[in-house]
Amino acid sequence: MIHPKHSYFPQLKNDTFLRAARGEEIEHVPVWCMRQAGRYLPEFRESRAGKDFFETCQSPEACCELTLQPLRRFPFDAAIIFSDILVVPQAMGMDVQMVAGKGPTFPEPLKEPEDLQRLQVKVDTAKELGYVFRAITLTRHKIEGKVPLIGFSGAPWTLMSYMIEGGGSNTHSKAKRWLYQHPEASHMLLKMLTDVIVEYLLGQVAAGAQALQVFESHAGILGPAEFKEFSLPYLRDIARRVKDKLKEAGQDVPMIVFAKDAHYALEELSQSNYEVVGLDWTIDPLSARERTGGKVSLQGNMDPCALYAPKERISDIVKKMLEGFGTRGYIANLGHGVYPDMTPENIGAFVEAVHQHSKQMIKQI
Ligand SMILES: Cc1c2[nH]c(c1CCC(=O)O)Cc1[nH]c(c(CCC(=O)O)c1C)Cc1[nH]c(c(CCC(=O)O)c1C)Cc1[nH]c(c(C)c1CCC(=O)O)C2
Repeated sequence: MIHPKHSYFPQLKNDTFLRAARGEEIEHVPVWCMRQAGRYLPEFRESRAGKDFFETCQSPEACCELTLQPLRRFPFDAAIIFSDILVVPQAMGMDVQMVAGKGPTFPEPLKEPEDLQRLQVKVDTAKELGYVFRAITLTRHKIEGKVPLIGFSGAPWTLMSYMIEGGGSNTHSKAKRWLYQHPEASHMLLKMLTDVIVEYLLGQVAAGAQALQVFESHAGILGPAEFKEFSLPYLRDIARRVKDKLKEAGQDVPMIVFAKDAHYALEELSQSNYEVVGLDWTIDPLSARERTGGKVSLQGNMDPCALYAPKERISDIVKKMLEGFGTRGYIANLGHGVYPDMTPENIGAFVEAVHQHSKQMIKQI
């Protein structure tokens, strides 16, 4: 059912991505790329030039333009709103800056459990993150129903690790120290994040997001036992609570969980209330299908570095990937984001290969 508030949005012309998420019949396998709006596009670099990253995130017009740029070049089957996972720690009162050449940086990361007192417990998402909602509504109009618009959030463990590490890290040992030394405070922080994320995702749907992806980018730094204790319950809780609330409003929005390098938890992830499980490139497509037993749709998982290959090779790799996953209940994507030094033309070759090979395969069924 269309939410009354949404009825004025332009009608969706290509719902292939939404149908694949639900395991329904499709004419071709849908494809989009994580970080499809990014520095590999000259027009992206031009729009972003000389501007602060988070100021750009706070401008609905800029987010809309950056989200639409890749769609003007390539026939992607979905768009993801330009924003960042770190707007949530900002909304909870933390200072986060994007430092050129270094990446995201927290000048005052959380060091000890008493630092949790610095955080805003009850976040008014409409006030603190309203700019994301406005970006989504604007983009949903400007996309003119071409493809669905995906909203997203970072998952609690990934956000917690940034808030404690203060930026990128190889070992994540500061954040992991909390799990072993301060398990109670860790759960308290994860719970606080979960509450904000649930509100944030619901706000995105109310604003016009047609699907949601939750990024657990730092899953791989945890082992199976730690993942089961500190990540999985919160991922499940998020999907359950978002879905229950949407159901009350007569809405149903597919949700994707992308837990990078969590190959050890594939079975659990396929039973965690998400319609789609996103995969990185370390998982073999066929074995992913077997291990998830047809319970969910799958998304992924070409090694982004395969985009450095010549176009014919990209086409062969895509064909094998499609044969491994099969065409039903499948959304083609990379196993992680596009890198800044990649050639736009090769992204185009990837998209075209997915469409061409999958059309062929579906015809032969
Ligand atoms: C871990 C993480 C972050 N941000 C995000 C994640 C989860 C996904 C993942 O695992 O990569 C999520 C994210 N960040 C961005 C998007 C936009 C949508 C899209 O995928 O196109 C999404 C979905 C834009 C962005 N977020 C960022 C960029 C590049 C910087 C820029 O535009 O100036 C973009 C396009 C910056 C960013 N933001 C973050 C990092 C590590 C960086 C890179 C810093 C660097 O390389 O210098 C944190």
